[in-house]
Amino acid sequence: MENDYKVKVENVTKEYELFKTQSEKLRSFFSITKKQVPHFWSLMGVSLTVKPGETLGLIGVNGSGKSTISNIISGIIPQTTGYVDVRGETSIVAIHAGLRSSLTGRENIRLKSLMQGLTNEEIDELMPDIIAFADIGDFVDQPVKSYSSGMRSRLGFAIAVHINPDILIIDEALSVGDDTFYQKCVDKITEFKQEGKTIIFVSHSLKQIEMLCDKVAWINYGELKMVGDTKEVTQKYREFTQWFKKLSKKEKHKFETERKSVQKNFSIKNYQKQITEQEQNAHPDEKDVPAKIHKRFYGSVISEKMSVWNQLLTWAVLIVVVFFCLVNVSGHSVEHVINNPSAIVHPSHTLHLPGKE
Ligand SMILES: Nc1ncnc2c1ncn2[C@@H]1O[C@H](COP(=O)(O)OP(=O)(O)OP(=O)(O)O)[C@@H](O)[C@H]1O
Repeated sequence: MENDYKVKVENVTKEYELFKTQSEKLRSFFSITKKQVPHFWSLMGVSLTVKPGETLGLIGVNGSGKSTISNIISGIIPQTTGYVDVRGETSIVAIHAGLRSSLTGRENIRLKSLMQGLTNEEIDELMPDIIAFADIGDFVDQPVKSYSSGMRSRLGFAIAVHINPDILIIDEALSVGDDTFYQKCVDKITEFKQEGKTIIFVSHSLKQIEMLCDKVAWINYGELKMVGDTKEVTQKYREFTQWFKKLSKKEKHKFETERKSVQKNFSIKNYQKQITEQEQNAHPDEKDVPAKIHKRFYGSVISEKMSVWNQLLTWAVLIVVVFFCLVNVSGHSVEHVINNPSAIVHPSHTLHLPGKE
């Protein structure tokens, strides 16, 4: 059934603006003119479906967009355009995500569990199991910033599996643990699979992917290259990496430069046109599947491209605030300043400076 899914990602794109400094970012925020900021498309229209109880593997070379898509599905970052439907609670285990460095392991357990909707009583009950699974000894009461990457991964994994999510997303988190912990994680993932949970598993280890995944998606430089049977996709991916390894340094450089240029020059307008054409040419049976591009603007706009209207509104609010500040300093009434604008620079009171009497 087309509607029987846990995760649906349709035509998803993600654009990053590559600001060099914080001030450049701030200037762009207030700029009304559309000054060209260097940008990069991490995802150029990816569509995926994960069915209930399925384990989907995500593979691809470094920087191809696997973490970007995992973070979008788990709600850590928003997509730039596209449709994402996630049916259930997600929990992500990633090496560099999800734990607060300044908090201790124990505090992180409480915080993440509360964020996932557990009550304090439920957390108290789960705490010993999570600590036992993480097996990080006295470090559980130390700030996470003092942890090794393996310890972070242990704690992250222990929290994620114990809060019982509907959808578990594991982004490369098994690669930094030792063998004992790795086996413990594999056992837990297998248990999750048997319980019919949905899993998204990101890894560079094709052995792990082949062992755990029912289906694999190969993300290639921001695009979905192939999705389907685990053996088939991993085989094609192996052939690609072997082919790539055989290239000379010059050929590799040329290949990567061309790929980067595609990701830099991707145009959402052209993509939309392409999708519309595909929709129009689709077989009548497939036409009920919407392939729209939904443009969204988000609360945290500082890192996202603002619409001109948003920017005009920001400027309007700023002007009103400055006006009221000046009126306040001038000591006149608002009505008086509106009727006599020049009064704003002529305070109603005299300043008495020391020594000037
Ligand atoms: N916050 C960001 N700002 C700018 N570019 C970013 C940001 N996050 C990711 N990128 C870029 O997006 C691209 C995809 O990154 P992503 O981490 O999703 O790749 P990946 O496939 O998970 O890579 P890896 O296998 O190395 O973990 C990369 O080129 C990366 O540099």
